[in-house]
Amino acid sequence: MSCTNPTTPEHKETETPAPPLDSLEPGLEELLSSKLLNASFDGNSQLVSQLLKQGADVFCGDETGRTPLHFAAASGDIQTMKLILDAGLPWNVLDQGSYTAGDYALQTAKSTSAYNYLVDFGYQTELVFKTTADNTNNSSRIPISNTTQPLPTTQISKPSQDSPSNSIPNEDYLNSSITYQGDRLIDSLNNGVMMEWEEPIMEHHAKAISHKPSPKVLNIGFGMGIIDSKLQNFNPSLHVIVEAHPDVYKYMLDNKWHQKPNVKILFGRWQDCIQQIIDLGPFDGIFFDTFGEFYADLLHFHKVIFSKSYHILASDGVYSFFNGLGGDSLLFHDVYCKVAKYDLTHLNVNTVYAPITVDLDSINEKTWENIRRPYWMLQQYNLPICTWSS
Ligand SMILES: C[S@@+](CC[C@H](N)C(=O)[O-])C[C@H]1O[C@@H](n2cnc3c(N)ncnc32)[C@H](O)[C@@H]1O
Repeated sequence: MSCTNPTTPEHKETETPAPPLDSLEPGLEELLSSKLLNASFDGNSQLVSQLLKQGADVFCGDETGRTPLHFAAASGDIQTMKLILDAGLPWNVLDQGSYTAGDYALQTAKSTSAYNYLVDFGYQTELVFKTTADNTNNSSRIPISNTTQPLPTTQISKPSQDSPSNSIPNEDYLNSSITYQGDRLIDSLNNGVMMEWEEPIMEHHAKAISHKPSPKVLNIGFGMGIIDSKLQNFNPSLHVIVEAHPDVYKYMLDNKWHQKPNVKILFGRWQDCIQQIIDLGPFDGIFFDTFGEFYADLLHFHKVIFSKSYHILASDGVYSFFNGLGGDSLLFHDVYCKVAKYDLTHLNVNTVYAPITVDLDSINEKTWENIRRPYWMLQQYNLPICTWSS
């Protein structure tokens, strides 16, 4: 079988179709690369193994940035994928259309097992990576909030928009101006801080944490106040809102949130309000949805609220967080859902992801008009429901 173009995943469009591989420049290295890409697309693990031994560069790619892993995933052959991954090509490599190998496994090979293999490989790799980072005292730089997605460890074809240098450090965001514009709250760089399409998701989150009558609830991050309005419908006996941005705080006061029943606003970063949170707790329900923070911050928050000595979440309490982890790539999202669950398990927390179907019409092109980049493109939202393990 000759290596023409594997079908591009259908849900995105590539601007230029990939040129055929035989247009590569002649020369030994190019020849080996071309053979490797072809053998990968054929799912010919024997030949792939041979070529790698002969010195074929596993980091090679075609003109559209498709690597041997993309081609192997398009073949659906797990053994071929394994050889390529073991040779050092990262699981999260993107082509120029920002497709992962997972996209090719699902859309071209239509192979769930090949896709799941990638998810498991990515998960194992991230755990090792995290352990190494923890041991060397580096905090994890996986972004968690709306503008961002997981950080690819290697980028072959184009620079990632998600590299830490392009992500928003929380402090910079908190010092910049934001604007309420109808159905959206945007920052000074036109990132969507919060958008109305999330309303149904927020409704589910509010319901999940308001699991008993007149609950005591804590919400971190007010944004457009969507979840807080939903929480008010459950007649909370105490409704604490932590918000750090001065413009959002002003908006809250302008809209008389401080006068709503049983609402208490803590103005400041949640990191600086921990003692007040402890004093007001324990809470029956807690929700977390900030902006410009990283997975390390989310994990920090989890360590605080699930600390037995702080007793912030009641023993029968329910915690949830906005699960935007890798929200524009199914593979990244699935891997980071597993990583988050793993970390929560180690804090003695049981996590279930409730699947919520996102109305794709609500996240069409128009939704993202004038927004720097879409931060959610998936049909299934995995709503975390976290409770203490017995
Ligand atoms: C995505 S919005 C929250 C949207 C909200 N869930 C809603 O339903 O409208 C994130 C909010 O978190 C706030 N925020 C960001 N960093 C914070 C921090 N460290 N502590 C408290 N609030 C923070 C932002 O200013 C913003 O208002």
